[in-house]
Amino acid sequence: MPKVLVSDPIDQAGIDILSQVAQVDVNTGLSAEELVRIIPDYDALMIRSGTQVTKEIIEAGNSLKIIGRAGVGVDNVDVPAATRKGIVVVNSPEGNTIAAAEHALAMMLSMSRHIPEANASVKGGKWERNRFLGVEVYKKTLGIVGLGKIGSHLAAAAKAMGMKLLAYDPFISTERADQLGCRLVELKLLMRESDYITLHIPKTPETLHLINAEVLSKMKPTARIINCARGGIIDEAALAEAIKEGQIAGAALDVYEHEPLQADSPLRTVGQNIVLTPHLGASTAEAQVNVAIDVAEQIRDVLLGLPARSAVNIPGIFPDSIEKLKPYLQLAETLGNLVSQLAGGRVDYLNVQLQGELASNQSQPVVVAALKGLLSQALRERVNYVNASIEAKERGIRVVETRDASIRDYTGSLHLSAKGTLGEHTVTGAVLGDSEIRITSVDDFPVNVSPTHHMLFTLHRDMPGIIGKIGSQLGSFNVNIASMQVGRKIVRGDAVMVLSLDDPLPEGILAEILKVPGIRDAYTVNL
Ligand SMILES: NC(=O)c1ccc[n+]([C@@H]2O[C@H](COP(=O)([O-])OP(=O)(O)OC[C@H]3O[C@@H](n4cnc5c(N)ncnc54)[C@H](O)[C@@H]3O)[C@@H](O)[C@H]2O)c1
Ligand SMILES: O=C(O)[C@H](O)COP(=O)(O)O
Repeated sequence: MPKVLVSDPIDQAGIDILSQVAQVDVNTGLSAEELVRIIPDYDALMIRSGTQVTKEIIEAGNSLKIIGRAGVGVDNVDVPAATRKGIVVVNSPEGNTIAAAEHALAMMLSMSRHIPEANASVKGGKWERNRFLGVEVYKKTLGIVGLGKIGSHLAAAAKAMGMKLLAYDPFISTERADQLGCRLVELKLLMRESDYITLHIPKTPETLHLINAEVLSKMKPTARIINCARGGIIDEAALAEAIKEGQIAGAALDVYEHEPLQADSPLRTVGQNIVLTPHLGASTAEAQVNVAIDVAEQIRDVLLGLPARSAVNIPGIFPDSIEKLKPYLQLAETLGNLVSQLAGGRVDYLNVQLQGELASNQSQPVVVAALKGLLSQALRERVNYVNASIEAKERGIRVVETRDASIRDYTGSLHLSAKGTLGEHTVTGAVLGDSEIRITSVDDFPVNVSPTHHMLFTLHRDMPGIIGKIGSQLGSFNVNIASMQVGRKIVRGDAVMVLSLDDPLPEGILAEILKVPGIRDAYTVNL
């Protein structure tokens, strides 16, 4: 049974799903050294933001297949190191969207009405009605930095409260911003005109200290800033200074450059114009169930050999299309494996053509699956959806993707052509019904066979007696034929024969088959 390590607190709903397929060890609060020591025992690691998954941990994880982040941000995972090692990194892109947006809203309102200090004051035995004069958000301008999932949800809520909306997000269209009732502007203008600024962007090298002393100096003295995205996007020392100096009215932060927030952080001494929460954006009962289920299901699927729906390091896989694509990924992998064996291993060129309805789909995951199949003879289980493209690039395999929607022999089909040491070969396949995979042509000869573990392919002259001779050759080596099919373009021209076998072909049989008059080529294939 595979083993999963859960190193941050995760809702029981996730543990229950994992327990169906794996031994689950919940072990939170581990140091980096302890993790490096125990990680070799595990096939999967499930985390939240508390565990820093460093290169050292990844390199020690020799059995690790997947790292599941029960939340959005994967900045605590060394994703390039995981990719290099072929480890899938998945997250839950939407499970805590509402929770984070509502937390930003709560921060804005509690800052505006001094809720934290007023609460502390009453609990401290006082009744200071004059001390806590607040401000309204109605008709104020909210500047949203990052109009993605959380930013968009917040926009709708803020609009309903009568706020005017500005947004800065270089990666979204004006139409999308318009739909959300936001005026898309440059960061400088947003900083200058907003009464509230809320950050909903990822932490990247570009966004590190995006909000620095210079940017803060553009804000109105009455303006307030909220960060429920990631620590480090605001320069904390500059922010503390700006509030202390009265340059801006206040801030509300949920996330910090170093978590837990350091005891000597300048933010701790700002006083009443700052509201600080300990990274609680995703901490709602609902969000924790959502993210735990979302990520546990993906870990379960990967451990069962299936693709994950929200992998951050598998190119081009989007959750909404993965279900539809799943059988085609399996087809691409099978055809990739088959064509690599026909082409003779060291392949230096692969053409992947998406045909029929498949042509309108995203091609990247299908190409990755084909490469995984293509490289599986050489790399076995070391190649997977994560590192297949890198491995192919390193081997100098030229990959070309083409589409032809006009080919409609099947609803959707896939045509692979590869050039290797045995020359150029092509295979086509289709998915019948929901998931039945068929090989529908080999070197452009039409066939209709299900791929099986052991197969024999021949190219021969279409003439009487040849099938019988192959049958008796196999019989003399005690190989049982499960099914046999011949594909030809013209009568008595060239033809291919595809045999599914119950047993692997013994050494030496291929040489005997090649001696049969009329046989031009023969290939053993193991899928
Ligand atoms: N506090 C918490 O507990 C909590 C909870 C959930 C998410 N988060 C964090 O919130 C952030 C946003 O999450 P999301 O789900 O909305 O992500 P998202 O990917 O849906 O949206 C992010 C948006 O930021 C934009 N963006 C990227 N770089 C930018 C830049 N340099 N300038 C301006 N815009 C930029 C993108 O175009 C995108 O629209 C993430 O950092 C996530 O980790 C925090
Ligand atoms: O990126 C996220 O999903 C949030 O920061 C939540 O982090 P958490 O799972 O550690 O609460």
